[in-house]
Amino acid sequence: MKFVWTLSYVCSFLHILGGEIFSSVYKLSILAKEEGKLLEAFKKYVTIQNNDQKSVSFELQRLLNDLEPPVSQSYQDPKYAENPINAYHLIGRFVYKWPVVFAIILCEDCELDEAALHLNMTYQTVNANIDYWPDDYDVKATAQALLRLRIFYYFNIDEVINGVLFGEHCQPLNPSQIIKLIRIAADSSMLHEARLWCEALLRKLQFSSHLDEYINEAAILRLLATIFNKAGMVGRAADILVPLTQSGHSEIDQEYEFYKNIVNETSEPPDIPLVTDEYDSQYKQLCRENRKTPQELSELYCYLSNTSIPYYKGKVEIVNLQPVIYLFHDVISNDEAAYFRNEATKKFERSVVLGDDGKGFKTDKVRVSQTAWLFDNIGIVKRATRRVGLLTGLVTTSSTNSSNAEPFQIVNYGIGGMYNPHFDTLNSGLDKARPGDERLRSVVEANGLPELRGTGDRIATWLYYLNDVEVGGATVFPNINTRVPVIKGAAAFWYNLLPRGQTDNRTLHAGCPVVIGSKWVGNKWIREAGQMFKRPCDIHM
Ligand SMILES: O=C(O)CCC(=O)C(=O)O
Ligand SMILES: [Fe+2]
Repeated sequence: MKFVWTLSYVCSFLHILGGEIFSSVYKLSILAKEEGKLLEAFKKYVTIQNNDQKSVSFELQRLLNDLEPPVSQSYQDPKYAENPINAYHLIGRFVYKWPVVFAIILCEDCELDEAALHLNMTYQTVNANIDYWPDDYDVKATAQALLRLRIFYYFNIDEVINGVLFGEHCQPLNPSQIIKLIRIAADSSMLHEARLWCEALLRKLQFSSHLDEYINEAAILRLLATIFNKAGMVGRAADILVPLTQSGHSEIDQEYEFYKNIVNETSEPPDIPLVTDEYDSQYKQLCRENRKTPQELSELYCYLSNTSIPYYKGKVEIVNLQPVIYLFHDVISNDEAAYFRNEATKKFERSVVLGDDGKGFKTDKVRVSQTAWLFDNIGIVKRATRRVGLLTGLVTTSSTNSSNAEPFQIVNYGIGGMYNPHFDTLNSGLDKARPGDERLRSVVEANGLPELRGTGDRIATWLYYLNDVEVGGATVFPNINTRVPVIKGAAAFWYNLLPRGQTDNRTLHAGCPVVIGSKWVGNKWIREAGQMFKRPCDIHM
């Protein structure tokens, strides 16, 4: 037991240091790969025990039977962790299954034979390779991400339970995982979602032989009743229990009487409200589909743009007219994108947003991803920066004294990872109590980028798409009904500031939740300083 205690202690300590798995699909893929090593070592242990005619406990054998099929699948499929349902399984195994295996085999008072020592060594290696062992926090965050994905994309819960998400196969969810999801939904004020999952589980149980002491129809109906009770629908909670009281479930009588006694029909809401106000509906709709009319679409166009190098042209697609949102195609090669992604993984940190008081930064559920800054001191990065300058006509040079653009900010999104609607400008007026200068200073100081001092606000954004995403993850502009799809090798570009220097409110934008895939982007924020010839100030505009 000491082992398990130590493990969870280490996990919670790392948490304070900011460790977490769910906020990067890349990190999850590492976890999936490393899990294969654990399985091999575990199998080897069991084989040696059997060969030596030592007994293997029933519990260990059961754990091996449970772990072998999914881990073999996960290990062989490099895209396994890119599906959020698989990710929920994967994290669950690391939190609930592997610690039990280790606790049994590596228990403190046990004598460790060679096979156990080998397993221990593998555990140490894996632990070092994954940086951080997932914990309950990751399970909860992953469950919340799944719930959020349903709120955004309305996937079919029955299909997901049976292992199909948007037509893609994944591991089916078992009743205890669904119950966990329901409890987390109910505790996270997502009562409508809790109810839907509960009802889906009831449907599932009708066709399943899975009945145990804890997960059966009566238990789920009781859970459903608590959800209605929580939503203030006590009468409905009592009604749900009626069939149980009539079929001899006397243990439910007390609960039933409790609900019955507090029923107040007049003040009961008619139904559980949807989780609507948390996300702007235009944002959600755009995440699902392009919403421009055929007429609006017919006004959009493409062209080859000139640059200061005569033979170098940009392939430009205009995805919105006013303000212009550009999509440049084929502006980063596969090798360059791979280099960016790989370099970034060496310096990942959980993405942050500006703090409420305008000072400093904080992590927040509105931005679920990992971030790294790449500087122009690397040739390949410098060339990409120069290309941004060529294609946009803006000055993107950087030096140790003063830079016209920020270094690349590389982002890998997590499970259901997204970035809620925001402005990229620092003086965005979102925080009226504090002058924007405070924000500018925060960015400079928190990122250790003194060369950006005095270079003004983020006049424009260049957003590289560093790989394709299977489902979800579009960049959307809710105020101008615009959706930019993720296309590997392309980059979105727009001006954040009006010529008079204020934030253009039309540029409010968001990274939609990623459903399936690992989304990587590279931001290049271009500063006001030095752009007077390409984008002169105009106090009237
Ligand atoms: O990921 C996206 O599509 C948008 C990212 C973004 O807006 C940002 O990082 O500021
Ligand atoms: Fe942004």
